[in-house]
Amino acid sequence: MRGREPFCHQWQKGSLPRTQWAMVRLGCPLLGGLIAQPSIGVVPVSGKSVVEVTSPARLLAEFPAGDEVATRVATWRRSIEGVLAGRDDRVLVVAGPCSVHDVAATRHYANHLRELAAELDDELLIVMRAYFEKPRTTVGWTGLLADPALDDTSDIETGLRLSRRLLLDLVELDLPVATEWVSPFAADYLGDLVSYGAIGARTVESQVHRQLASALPMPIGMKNGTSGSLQAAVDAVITARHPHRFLASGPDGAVNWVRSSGNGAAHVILRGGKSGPNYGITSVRRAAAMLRAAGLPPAVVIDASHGNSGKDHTKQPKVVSAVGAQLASGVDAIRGVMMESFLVGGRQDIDAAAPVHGQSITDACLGWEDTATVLRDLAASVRASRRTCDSANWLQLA
Ligand SMILES: O=C[C@H](O)[C@H](O)COP(=O)(O)O
Ligand SMILES: C=C(OP(=O)(O)O)C(=O)O
Repeated sequence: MRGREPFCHQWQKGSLPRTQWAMVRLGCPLLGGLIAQPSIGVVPVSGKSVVEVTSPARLLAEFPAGDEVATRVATWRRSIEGVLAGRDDRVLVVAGPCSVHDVAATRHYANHLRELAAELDDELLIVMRAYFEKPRTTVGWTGLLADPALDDTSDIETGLRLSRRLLLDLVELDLPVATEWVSPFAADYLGDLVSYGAIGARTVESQVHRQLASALPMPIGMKNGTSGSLQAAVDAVITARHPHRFLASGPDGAVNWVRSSGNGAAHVILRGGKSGPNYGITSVRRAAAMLRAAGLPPAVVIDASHGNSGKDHTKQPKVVSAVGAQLASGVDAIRGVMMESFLVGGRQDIDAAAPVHGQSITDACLGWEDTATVLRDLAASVRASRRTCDSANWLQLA
């Protein structure tokens, strides 16, 4: 990564407080052991620098959401809830780049998606994936919000403004937006413009994220864990649907004691994992049975990327087509699909010498043409599922 300082460096005498230096030198088994990591050099036990950030209230005043925007977002949230609950027989589609790193390319993609969303509106409720924060397995670029210049300069003031401005543009373009909530503070800056949220596979067991979801005003999908554990997602849905009391920041940035009402539209997202994919009929039936046993609606969204495609973007069409086949055969538990898709298929490195416009710098994405084909085929499966449902009703009446 350009301009990145080495994460670990060898401490020199004089660069540590005197007591810590003495412990390193003497090999103190407790603190010295924590400080000294022979294979990667010596790192401090802890430490931080603090920079005050603009408050959510100030950012919202700078980029206000007018009544028209607020009404659109509220309507989309209700529509998504309707699809998840089965009141609307369309299928939810969350599609877009793995991460937003280039605002112009993201707008370009959004224009294409908007047209396709209008074309397939009878069958699919298409929501654009606009992820400003990236959870990492270990370390790596953490997204536009935290590091908009992609070079570890971490200009969060710019990141916040670019993220909010882009969200407003997408809503004004008439596209509902989905995002993953990674930092529990980000929702205060952006939440009013987001129609669908996800809690990722790496944070789904976190109490903080489950409580956050219980207070968020949009439907929240809980991913199964990276190991493939479905129980983690089911537990997260139970937790998020429940009211909680917890510490959280408020619009002015102060810490508040919050009482949440519970998120009645929390649901499970099957994303596969180390134990393999989980988009097939057996996995979907198993998930539906687990949800029923827990007293929850047997409804799931399937992520075609991540563990369900082994992060190989060329496998996403196969996953969506398998979902389409299940829908056409009358499987009722699948209410939505997620795809990682951008203008150009595949991925590139964050510091590519000749960056490709519209290609992901995080996970590989399906290119635009393939995305459009996959979604038109999915819409055809939704039409087929309606015919299956009609014939079943006739048979019952006969
Ligand atoms: O969707 C994105 C990635 O899968 C997620 O951020 C984890 O990425 P990493 O394993 O490369 O850190
Ligand atoms: C990180 C993501 O997914 P998961 O949590 O399933 O790995 C993502 O969708 O960007």
